[in-house]
Amino acid sequence: MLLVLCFLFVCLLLALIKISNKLWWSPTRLQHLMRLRGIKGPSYRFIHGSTKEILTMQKEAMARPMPCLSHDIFPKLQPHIHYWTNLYGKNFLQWDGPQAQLVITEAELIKEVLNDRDGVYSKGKGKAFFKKLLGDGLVISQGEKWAKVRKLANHAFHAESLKRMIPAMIEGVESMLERWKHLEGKEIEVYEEFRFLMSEVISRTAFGSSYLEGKNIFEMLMKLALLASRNFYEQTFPVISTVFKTEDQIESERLEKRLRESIVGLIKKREEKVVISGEEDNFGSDFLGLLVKARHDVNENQRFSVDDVVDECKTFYFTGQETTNSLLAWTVLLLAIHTEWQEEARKEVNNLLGKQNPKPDDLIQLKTVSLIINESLRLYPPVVSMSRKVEREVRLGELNLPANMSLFISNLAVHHDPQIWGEDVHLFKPERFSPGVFKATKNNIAAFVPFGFGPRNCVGSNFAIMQAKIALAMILQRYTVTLSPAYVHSPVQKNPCLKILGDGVSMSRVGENAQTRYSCLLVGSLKCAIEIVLRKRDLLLSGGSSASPGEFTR
Ligand code: HEM
Repeated sequence: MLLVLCFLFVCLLLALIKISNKLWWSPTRLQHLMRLRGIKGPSYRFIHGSTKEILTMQKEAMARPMPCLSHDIFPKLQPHIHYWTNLYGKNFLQWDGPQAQLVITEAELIKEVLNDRDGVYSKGKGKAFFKKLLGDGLVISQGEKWAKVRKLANHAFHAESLKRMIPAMIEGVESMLERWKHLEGKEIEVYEEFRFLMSEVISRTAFGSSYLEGKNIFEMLMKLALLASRNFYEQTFPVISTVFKTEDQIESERLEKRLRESIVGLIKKREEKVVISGEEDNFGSDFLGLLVKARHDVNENQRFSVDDVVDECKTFYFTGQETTNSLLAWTVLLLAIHTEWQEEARKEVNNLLGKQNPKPDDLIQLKTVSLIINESLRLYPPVVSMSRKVEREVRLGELNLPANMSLFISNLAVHHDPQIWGEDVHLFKPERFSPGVFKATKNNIAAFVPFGFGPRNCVGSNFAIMQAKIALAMILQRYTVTLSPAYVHSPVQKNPCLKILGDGVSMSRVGENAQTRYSCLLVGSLKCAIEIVLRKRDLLLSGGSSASPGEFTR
């Protein structure tokens, strides 16, 4: 009996030592070491690290009204980074619970990290909720699995494949504009309109199915995204969280299961079609077709499992939609504010296209529209941060980093850095991207990284830009965009997609996927042009974030 008691006592003691080491000794030792190496930051707090301070600062920043229509959104969206970089320098150490996290806002170091090809900086494991959202898909996967999926994605988004997607993109915009005709004089939510548009376009281009078929999948993904966003800073303890599940955990597991069933249904349909038609190997030329084909690859190493296909479907639905509608929504808002640029863009579109829809070769000639899109991506990047994990001890610039440290890259900070862009950094000036004027990225390519950089850059960037150009051109041909007097400018980083990309999503963690939200009002028709008035709404940024329509008030 005594022996058993002694044994239990020793076990308890060992467990206590392990826990205090993880939650106290290790973080404080590391903090001391990093300070000796010149990396400062907020002091570690037991269990919570910096998360409480971050949440408090975010809450306060949200409650503070923004100067009227100001594009200075960095202090609003990442107030802790804004504050701590001023206090501790461009790179500093913060704590994600007991996990040390180096925040990097220096373009030179960002380039070095994102350009890694030796596996020193990995995507890390990703938070449990994000795993549910994206599985082990392209955004999160590593090593051979990533290489296999990336090869397929590169093929799917190759220039020639993209050209084939243009009719579906145009069709999507046409049906949106058709809907707008009936909304004349009524208020519409622009963000919702673009979300609907992207759902439809991705369904058609990547999955060949109609929006209605994919609607269920989108809705479930959005609900999961919201749960991920809500729980982003929650600390979980593996054993405890498998026994005691929160309501959000239970709900996210249920959603994950239903999502899988829906996507497996789509896969089965394709496979059955091939059996019925007898056309061996012809699973379709869209992204889903390529994935299902990869499920039957003769080379075992290249073969996809059902779960691989499910994860990639979720990844592309999610990463493609939230980000591109965020880009479209912010760009339309910027055009509504800066009407001189709206006129310039319209002139270019009308000169080039007249009343015709854009053709593949037209898109490259939309130079003013390109400048506007770039400036929109700089000021309101749909993904505001990215994350990595240090796999082994490494020297980054002048800094020596230990293994297992996580890295938080704020591209938002770089895009709003006056040392890079000049004192007019917060002004909307698309001309800064004109060839000859554009100096920022000549000094450092990582000064402008809305789509990331290096081997893990955005595989869908050309898709997004193409879709944005088509939608903007077709809107400008028909409508004048003006800002509603009721509009309230309040960008919010709410969407976990951004944490996912941004953090591992991008949706690496595009965290709360910062999405833009506002509504717009179609008021009256001016011959062929209808005035669109953007009405009051909170404008959500995605840096990975999104909000529910319930958050909008009139
Ligand atoms: C304006 C639109 C978009 C923006 C701003 C954006 C941004 C980003 C960023 C910053 C990354 C890098 C994340 C990191 O390094 O951790 C990324 C990766 C990724 N994006 Fe996008 N994205 C956009 C559109 C799209 C679209 C349309 C798709 C697909 C249909 C897509 C699919 C992906 C995927 C799969 C990755 C992960 C690539 C990898 O790790 O190999 N994105 N995106």
